Amino acid sequence: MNKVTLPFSQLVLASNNAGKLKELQAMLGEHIEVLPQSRFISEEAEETGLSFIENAIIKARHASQASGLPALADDSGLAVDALGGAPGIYSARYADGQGDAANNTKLLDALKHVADEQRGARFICALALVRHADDPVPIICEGAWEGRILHAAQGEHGFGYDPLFLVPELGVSSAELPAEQKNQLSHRARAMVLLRARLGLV
Ligand SMILES: O=c1nc[nH]c2c1ncn2[C@H]1C[C@H](O)[C@@H](COP(=O)(O)OP(=O)(O)OP(=O)(O)O)O1
Ligand SMILES: [Mg+2]
Repeated sequence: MNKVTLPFSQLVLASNNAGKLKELQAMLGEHIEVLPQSRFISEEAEETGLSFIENAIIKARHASQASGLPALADDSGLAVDALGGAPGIYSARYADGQGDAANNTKLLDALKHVADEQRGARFICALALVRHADDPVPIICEGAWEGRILHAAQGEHGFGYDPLFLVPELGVSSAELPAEQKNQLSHRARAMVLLRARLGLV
């Protein structure tokens, strides 16, 4: 539906994160054919930027270069108030590349002595869409999701820091939300609403 309004019919998703790919696919799949970048490349782009936006652009260009197709990248992370916004753009690498479980353990440890009211945090998502590898005008959309860091993991859905992210209005972690509900509320969902509008998709 609505594919006619787009100048392209296929889009490469510039991510190797299975959780993200699933969410992005669910948010875009009805509008356009989305292909994971693993169809074209195995190596990851080096995320050398100092902002989510810069890293998203780097990843999108890398996937577009490898595929010859338009590419959409998502650079995202968790900014924790009590840690001055860390781990931020370094969220995936917080525990030196040991993965989600190690990242979560390190975060709980860093906040061990921090009281509830100081445990504010937000997920941030920057989406970058390039129509070709050298696109001088990438489309950038951002979204944020406010929450709090729990004292222990809760829930089995989602990925990354979801088990530690309390959604205050609902009183549950984002890993306790069914995928459909997270995909209505999340930082990624909010950025995607803006992207769909920019692309003329309903
Ligand atoms: O909805 C989310 N729920 C939980 N955790 C999340 C979410 N969104 C981002 N995150 C965390 C995961 C990772 O620690 C970092 C993203 O890092 P980021 O470099 O953007 O992604 P990545 O390296 O996992 O995959 P890729 O770069 O191939 O897209 O933030
Ligand atoms: Mg990454």
